Amino acid sequence: MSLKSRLTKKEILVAPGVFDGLTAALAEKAGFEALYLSGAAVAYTRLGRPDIGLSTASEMADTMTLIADRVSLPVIIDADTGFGNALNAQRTMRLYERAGASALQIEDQTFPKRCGHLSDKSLIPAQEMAGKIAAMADARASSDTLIIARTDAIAVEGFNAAIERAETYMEAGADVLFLEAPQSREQLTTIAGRFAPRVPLLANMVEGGATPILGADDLEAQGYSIVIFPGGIVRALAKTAQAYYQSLADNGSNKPFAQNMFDFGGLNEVIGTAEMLNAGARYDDTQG
Ligand SMILES: C[C@](O)(C(=O)O)[C@H](CC(=O)O)C(=O)O
Repeated sequence: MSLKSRLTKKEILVAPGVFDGLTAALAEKAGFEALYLSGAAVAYTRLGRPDIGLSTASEMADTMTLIADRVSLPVIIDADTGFGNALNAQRTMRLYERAGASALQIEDQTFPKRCGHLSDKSLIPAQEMAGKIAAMADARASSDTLIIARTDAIAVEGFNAAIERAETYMEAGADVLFLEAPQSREQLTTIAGRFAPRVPLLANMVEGGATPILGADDLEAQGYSIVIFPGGIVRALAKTAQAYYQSLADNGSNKPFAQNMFDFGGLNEVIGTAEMLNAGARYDDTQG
């Protein structure tokens, strides 16, 4: 089912963060209906750096291509600021759409952006952002590719200004609105009361970030259509990796950590090694 038609259902869509073929495959296996290719998760894992606008559009597109080759779920991709002005945003739209994205999320920060939950962000004028949204709508190959407009204004210009910006972005043609980093349950509820009846809304749950963590049921009851958990997988993996390396360094052996990891066969099962080898063998047979 396309992301666009999925959003016509009342049930909230839970999209976990992914950053490569493995995480995408694991999330698909867990039963999710859509994935969120997080810019933060790509910066954390590929660069080992914070989410401060260091990763490039090509790195994201490359990652998107690998994920689209591995799973068949719709993917929402983080397009950050679109990497420049309206014309850059158009290129980003075409690039990510060709790579297999079902939705692009674009935000109103200046370049280089920073994670919405860090301080000292700065914004482009609302009208410039509206122009980028319109430009992306003009550039998309399919009207099924959604534009998710994010405003980072709550932390910069205040809550009311963020609401005003979101109105402007909706009028400019955004398919989904994302007000980044509400600071309380009340703010989350006010946003939903104002927009949910008119346009699908996305909520962002960042563990330890500026927004209280609410469950999917709670957000659905408020009227949210999508909830993303973008960086959680990296926080979980990083904790395991840190413990694994420390244990190996301390012990000179993997044995003490064995109960916390897959063995060779276990991982092969997870990634479908036997199925792939069987498929390869079938094709070999047809040539014989
Ligand atoms: C949604 C987000 O843009 C992302 O890159 O996934 C980040 C999430 C994070 O830093 O964990 C954000 O700015 O909220």
